[in-house]
Amino acid sequence: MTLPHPAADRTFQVDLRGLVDLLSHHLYSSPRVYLRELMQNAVDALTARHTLEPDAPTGAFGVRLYADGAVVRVEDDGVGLTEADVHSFLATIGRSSKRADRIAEQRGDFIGQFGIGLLSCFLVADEIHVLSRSARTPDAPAVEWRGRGDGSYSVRTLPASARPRPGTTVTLTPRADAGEWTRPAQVHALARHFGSLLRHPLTFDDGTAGPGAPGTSVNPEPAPWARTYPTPGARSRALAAYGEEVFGFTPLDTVELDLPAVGLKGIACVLPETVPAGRRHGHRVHVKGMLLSEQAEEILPDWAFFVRCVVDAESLRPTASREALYEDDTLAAVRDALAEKLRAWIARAAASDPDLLHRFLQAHHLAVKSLAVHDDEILRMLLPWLPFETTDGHTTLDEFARTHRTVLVTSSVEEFRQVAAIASAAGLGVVNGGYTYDRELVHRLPEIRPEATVADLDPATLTAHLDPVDRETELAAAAYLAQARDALAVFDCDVALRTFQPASAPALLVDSREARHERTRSQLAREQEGGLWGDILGALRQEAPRAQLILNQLNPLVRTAVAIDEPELARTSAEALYGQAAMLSRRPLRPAESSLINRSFLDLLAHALRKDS
Ligand SMILES: Nc1ncnc2c1ncn2[C@@H]1O[C@H](COP(=O)(O)OP(=O)(O)OP(=O)(O)O)[C@@H](O)[C@H]1O
Repeated sequence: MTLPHPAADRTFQVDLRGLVDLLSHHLYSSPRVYLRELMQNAVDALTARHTLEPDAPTGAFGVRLYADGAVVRVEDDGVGLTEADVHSFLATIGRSSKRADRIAEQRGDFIGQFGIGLLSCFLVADEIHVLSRSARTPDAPAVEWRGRGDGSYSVRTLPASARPRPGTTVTLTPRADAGEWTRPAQVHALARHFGSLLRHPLTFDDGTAGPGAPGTSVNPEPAPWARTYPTPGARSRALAAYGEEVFGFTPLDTVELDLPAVGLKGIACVLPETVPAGRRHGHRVHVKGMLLSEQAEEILPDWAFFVRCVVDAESLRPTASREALYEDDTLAAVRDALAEKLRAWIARAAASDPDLLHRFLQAHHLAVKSLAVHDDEILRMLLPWLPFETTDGHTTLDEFARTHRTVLVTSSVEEFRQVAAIASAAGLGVVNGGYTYDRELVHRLPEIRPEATVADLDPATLTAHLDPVDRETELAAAAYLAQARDALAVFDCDVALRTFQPASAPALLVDSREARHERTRSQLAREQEGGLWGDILGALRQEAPRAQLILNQLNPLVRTAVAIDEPELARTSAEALYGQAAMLSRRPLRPAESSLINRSFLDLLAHALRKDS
């Protein structure tokens, strides 16, 4: 009997071209990231070297970029690689020295960790050439590695003289189709873009100044928040100018951000103009100086869409694409802490800079209102200063509550339009609660101004301020009112006669939203007469609040109208008064109302012309 052969263990094969294709189409946003990855490896190598030689002065080790159109070279004075390191880290995809156990505790010191960044060089070149010398084993020879896009690589050692000092030089010979990303001017621009805040010396050389030339500094100055300034004013002007340079707008104010616990520094620029709701701007996030993302949204909560930030953090963790941040506890803590800073800025403006607060609210009151609804602290600080539409015009709640002991609030814009003139003539203070958040916010005023009373404005409150007419006038108008009721019965509208100010207003249509809603139901009930649904809706109809057309006895036109003895003309005038009052409310008219307005206008015109002829 023959035993089956045991299954042989095999090793996965990697199709490097397929992998690079995957990275370029799905991980990286543009081939330009190759330079960021190389700079980042160089920076990580410098970090490791400083750990190895803690006494070396800052700035002792640097990074030099070179691009002359034929090659792109990134040279660093970092920790370097031994031959074993080269096999282990450069030639093994997915393996990173920055994740090895012995330095696990230092993981946070490095930007890279996945062991794939180097592959991004294949986006612009077919071969990566690395020449390195380890600072850990100074006697080791220099080592040369050539990695090719087809997945093959070669390693050889060279005499120490090939690279007299520790460090690593990566050289790429760009493919013809990658010229856009590798020409000298572009490399210089990308170096500034990604590396302007790096803390190690970084230079660029395009080869024109000849061999050995020192190159131009890419980051000659520390980050603007890390510099010293003669006065606080000079500091804030410099930070604002930096914000303007980065974002292209003059910030309304610049908020300095500093969270020592996570090694984060930066600025938040307050946008000078309203941001359309729903539009979210990203923030610029640097990690250890290296620009990671220009569109990071995760570092601030949604409500903070009135600022754009530039931050540089020590301990945020980039994802493999580097263009986003890991949603971890540190990020959550950073988000909370930054939100706190913005709250503190708002509080300071509210307490001590009324002009700034005013300009801020002018641009962002909608954002602040949406924020105040869910945030008690913002509510407490800012509610008194927020602008509302009121019967005294556009004013702050604080101001309004000072002149009106009871603040009345409508539940719709139309209601406000209907009653504003009459309510203010009657001395009532009404706020338009029809806009998003407004009614809810006004109702919370007593939480911070306990002496203020807030109530919903219902039609009854207003009608209570309309004075009844005397019996005699009522009687004299009875016939007219009956005709008017009859004419307007189709709209479920009652008609009454009162006196109220202003005398110029002939009529008021009290027609709350609920009343209209009820009427739609009762109309439905009429249409569905007989069925169960009809019965239910019919029962509801019993309690349906009716609209009320209140004629103003003080108005000269109304006085003439109630004395009309021609029945047709009386009906038409009632319809015209209803139509005018409905139009004044600026609510959308129903088709029946539009045709009523049309008809009554033509009837009145015909009547006037007849009279004249
Ligand atoms: N300039 C350099 N100096 C020293 N070692 C380097 C350098 N560049 C690359 N290496 C070594 O090669 C390894 C792989 O680099 P690679 O950029 O692919 O990944 P990584 O930086 O570890 O992680 P990530 O994929 O997150 O960038 C690194 O972990 C490091 O050990």
